[in-house]
Amino acid sequence: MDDLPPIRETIARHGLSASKALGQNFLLDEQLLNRIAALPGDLAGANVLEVGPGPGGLTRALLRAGAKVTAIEMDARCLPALEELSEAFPGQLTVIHGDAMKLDHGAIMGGAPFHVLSNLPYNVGTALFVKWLSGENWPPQWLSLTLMFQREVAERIVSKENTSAYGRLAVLAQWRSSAKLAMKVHRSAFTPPPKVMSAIVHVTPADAPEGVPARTLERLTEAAFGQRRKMLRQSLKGVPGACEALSSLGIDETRRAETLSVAEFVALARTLNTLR
Ligand SMILES: C[S@@+](CC[C@H](N)C(=O)[O-])C[C@H]1O[C@@H](n2cnc3c(N)ncnc32)[C@H](O)[C@@H]1O
Repeated sequence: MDDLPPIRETIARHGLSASKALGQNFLLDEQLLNRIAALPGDLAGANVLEVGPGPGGLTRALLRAGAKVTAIEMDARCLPALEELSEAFPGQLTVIHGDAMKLDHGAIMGGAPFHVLSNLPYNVGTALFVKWLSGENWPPQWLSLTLMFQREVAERIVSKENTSAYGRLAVLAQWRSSAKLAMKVHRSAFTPPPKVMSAIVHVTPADAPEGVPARTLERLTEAAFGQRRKMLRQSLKGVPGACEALSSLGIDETRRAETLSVAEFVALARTLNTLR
């Protein structure tokens, strides 16, 4: 076993006061961090991409679980603390100093399959989530996503139709993946505590439905939920063939986007594709 000091001590020794601008709220409870690192299953020998390791609380839990971790961190102040972790777990940790939004994650992971774990600021987390779930290549190179969000966003991701939380994020996360709320995390678990509660979402890829280009589905959900209070015949006006597709599927065009199940969105995208 390593003889690392508690993460709180590492933070104090490196003077890592949390930066508001970088959305930093650190997790210090090592038991909680071990539970988070266990969410994807056995990580011994597995490749893990961690985005935003900060002082390395989750990173050390992943390393202790035997993972081979590549960590992307934007804040240069955190690099010496991460370097110590690299020394404590020789050959297991690669640290990249940079903005995760601007990097090609597949290339960084050398084309090999990998799990993603991350506790990111809200805006960056959602943007990366959408990026990981988009695109025509499926199954993706990632094996699972284990991501911390503010609780309300996590609920949106796993929501079902006919609820106010249901929208683009739900359809994107569920049409060719399985998304579940894996753990609720109280705001007091963070230092400093954020204003809102958090939750961790765990996503694994599923089979992509046949004959449905991702771009068509993304375009449909953008249009439908862009005007979610409007009837589909109005909100989908700008999508050529959408009204025809609705009628050929027997979907009432006076319904609103939030009443359409993920399966209905998939059917709509498939029909639209065959009409072209
Ligand atoms: C909420 S803190 C979490 C830190 C640590 N993982 C933990 O759980 O205690 C988010 C971390 O993400 C980093 N970060 C923010 N935006 C980033 C980006 N675009 N690319 C890489 N890291 C980023 C911040 O510097 C910070 O260290």
